[in-house]
Amino acid sequence: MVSFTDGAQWPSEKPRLQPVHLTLTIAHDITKTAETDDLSHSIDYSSICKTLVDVCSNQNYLCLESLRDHILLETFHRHPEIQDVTIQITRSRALLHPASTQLVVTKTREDVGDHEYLTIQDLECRAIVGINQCEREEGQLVAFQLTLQRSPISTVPFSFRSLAQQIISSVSQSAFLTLEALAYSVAKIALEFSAGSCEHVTVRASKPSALVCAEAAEVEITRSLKNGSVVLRLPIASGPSSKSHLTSGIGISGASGSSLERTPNIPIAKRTASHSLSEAVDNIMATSSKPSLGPATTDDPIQKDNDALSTLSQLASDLSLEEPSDYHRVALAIGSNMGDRFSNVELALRLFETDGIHFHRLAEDGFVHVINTSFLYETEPMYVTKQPKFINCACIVETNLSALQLLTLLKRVETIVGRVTTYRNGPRAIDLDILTFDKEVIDTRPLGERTLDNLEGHLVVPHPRLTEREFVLRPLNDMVPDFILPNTGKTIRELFTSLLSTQGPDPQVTHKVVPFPRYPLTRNSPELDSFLAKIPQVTPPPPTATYWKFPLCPTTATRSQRKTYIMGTLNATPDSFSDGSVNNNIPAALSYARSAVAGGADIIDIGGYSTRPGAVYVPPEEELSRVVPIVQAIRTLGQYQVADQHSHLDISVEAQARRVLMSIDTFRWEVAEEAIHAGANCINDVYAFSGPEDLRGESNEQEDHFQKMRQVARDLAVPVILMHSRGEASANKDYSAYNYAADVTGKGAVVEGIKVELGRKIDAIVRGKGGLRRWYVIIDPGIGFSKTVEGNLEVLRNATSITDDKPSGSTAPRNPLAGFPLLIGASRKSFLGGILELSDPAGRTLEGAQSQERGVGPLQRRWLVLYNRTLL
Ligand SMILES: Nc1ncnc2c1ncn2[C@@H]1O[C@H](COP(=O)(O)OP(=O)(O)OP(=O)(O)O)[C@@H](O)[C@H]1O
Ligand SMILES: Nc1nc2c(c(=O)[nH]1)N=C(CO)CN2
Repeated sequence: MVSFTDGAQWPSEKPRLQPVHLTLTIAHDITKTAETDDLSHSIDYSSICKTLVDVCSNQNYLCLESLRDHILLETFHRHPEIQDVTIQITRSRALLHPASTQLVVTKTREDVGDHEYLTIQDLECRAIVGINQCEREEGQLVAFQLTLQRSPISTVPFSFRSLAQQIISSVSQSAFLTLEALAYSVAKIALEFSAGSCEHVTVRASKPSALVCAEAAEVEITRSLKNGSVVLRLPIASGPSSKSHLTSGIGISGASGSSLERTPNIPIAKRTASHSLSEAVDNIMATSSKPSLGPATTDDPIQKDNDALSTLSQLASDLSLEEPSDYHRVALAIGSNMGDRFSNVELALRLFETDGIHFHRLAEDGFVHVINTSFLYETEPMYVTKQPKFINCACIVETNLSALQLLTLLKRVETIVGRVTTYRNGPRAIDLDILTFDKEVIDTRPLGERTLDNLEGHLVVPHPRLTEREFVLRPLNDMVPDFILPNTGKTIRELFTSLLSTQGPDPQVTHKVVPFPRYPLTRNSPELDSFLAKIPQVTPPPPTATYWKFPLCPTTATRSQRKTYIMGTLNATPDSFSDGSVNNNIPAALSYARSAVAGGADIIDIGGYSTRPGAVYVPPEEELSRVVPIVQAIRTLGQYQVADQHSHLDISVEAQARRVLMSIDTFRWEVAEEAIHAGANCINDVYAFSGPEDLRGESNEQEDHFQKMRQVARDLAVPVILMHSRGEASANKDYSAYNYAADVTGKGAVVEGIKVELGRKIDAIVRGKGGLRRWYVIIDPGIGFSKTVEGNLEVLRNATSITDDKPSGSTAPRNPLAGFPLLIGASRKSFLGGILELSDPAGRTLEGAQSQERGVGPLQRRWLVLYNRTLL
């Protein structure tokens, strides 16, 4: 016990006795004693012990430094045999928060000793550190061990207490994502605190609660005032206590006093300076017209840093990068809550997909290809809640741009689309964020300055707020649920599920949405038009007419939240099965349109080529001449009529009919294109872009047809209804062999068959370069097509499962139709005629079948149900 006058755990004026642990290590040649077994040649440790006890008990000490000096003085004075000694003085219970403070010095009789080590052990406090949601929300205990190297040895008391207080105050306000950054910031504080006397500090930071199967996650860094070299050591300690291992590495066990040098130093990153994004971009522009790819052969310090940091993260998270390739896979988040949100999203995608002018000076042969898209969501604003709702989605792109080049491109695109600076998290025409970049971890912020408030002008990947944002995780989960997010070890699905589980029971705030464009085209704003005229490769996206909203959880949504959109069918054919030859002239079609909207139709489907079994071939010109005039007539309905108060027409119905959505029921791209330019807003294709049978023999022809259909839909930015059928729709045959997993009763095979067969087509349509945005696809199981009566009923009874996601935890492959809105077209079809024993199609309604309880289950619990109902 030693009496100190600088207080114990609490500061005090009065001297207080407190426990001190002393270790003396004496370098001495023991050969003679060993050979002769004569103590006179060696050191009598009992007498040294007595010296130490005397020193400790004889007087009060101001601080560790004065105790050190007395011990050295008395040891050399009373024991002339000692030439070289290392003293370790540990004051346990010295301060309120750390377990102990410690001073270690090595001195010979002659010299004064050139440096000493000052250590604070097990300084504990709470902090937000880590990337998991609960770590960010709840914070956790973190522990530090700091060892400062003071040179030369000083008699000035080192204020361990003030340094500990500064660290606690800073750490408790920090919110780093990584332990590395936290340790680095603590090192900085310590060096600044002791400026002038200490040149090096080693900080070991640990999260004792972070891992289940290990005592702690730890990193250790050594930092000096001259450079910021970072040393990573045992990034994640598993198995036996890492603490004791590390402590023995640092504690004094030898006489040289250089034990710190013995810690394994693995230089990971050398930071020469911090760089802002603009510097980095200038750098790229000034030095390279080619993207920097592959390993760090470049002299670009940012690139080196990034490479080094990603190496760091690789070690820490045990993730290995895939084989190097000449392009990157990147997930991007897109959001918009100002102007025409849908058109903004589409324009942004088109701009960064277009090689050419805006790549100028960024990368000569740069490309960005969108290869997958999520669904589209309308979301409540997060952070700043008083602003318009957002439209959010995500996409996967392939690019040969580097991450910083891509960020620069995204910023340019944001400007072109019309983003202007508002306040933080405020409204914006477009927001484009890089979510992930291959499996890399990138952070261009200087170590020690890696807070969430310090993003401007930097790049942080994975996006630092990714895991807290439902509006980002949900769309990512649409595309890559099994991707393991770097640094977390968790899949997107797991992160998403865990975020949802912390958010309380209000799934109704977000909706899946399907936008419908407005045709015929009108002009954009003059500014946008004149800008886009300079980029001839970019076709401006159409303005939005309206959008449909679907609850995310149809099984829990209330009836009012679960709006069913109604489709009326208008067959402009002489031979359609339900209304052929009734509506194939303009006056009849207009009168149908009026009555359909008055009866609640949300969309009218117009077809000029019957899919009736045995229907005759219709040439394209004939099909065009049947549908286009009708589309035009509906779009201009009442436009040139003078409102006549004596007219029997209800003007509002007239105006409604003029604005009603129209889908064009065709498998031909020429017909789709012309009908849409005339005013239709949607394509309804019973062949799902694979064309009728006569195309199927020629594989090139079928491929060309597919490409053309997809391109027209994509360029015109229209929703498409894609139906399941087999073979020639008009032959409507092949009921055979749905050889898919059925249950023991033989049921389920038809639904499974639809998933597989239509799923294959949808995948080809949505994925890959040139793919249609996922949010434009509505799927139709094709009731009455290639299915038996029992098969049709099975589809109706199990319609929900057609678009179900696989249950979480299941290892089955994902349903390729998961999450798509669903169209059910059952009315007037012959299988209903069979059930209802009605030969007149007009009486064959789904409601009729349901009311007769003929095995048609209730259809309310859907993402979407569209009754293909004739409303007349
Ligand atoms: N992964 C990233 N993707 C996009 N920007 C990033 C990323 N990491 C850092 N940044 C930086 O963030 C800064 C702010 O970006 P932006 O203006 O898009 O912020 P915000 O929209 O207010 O918030 P957020 O990006 O979190 O949605 C940019 O200057 C950019 O340099
Ligand atoms: N729902 C939603 N909220 C936000 C969004 C966003 O895209 N969607 N973007 C923000 C800033 O980037 C702030 N808040």
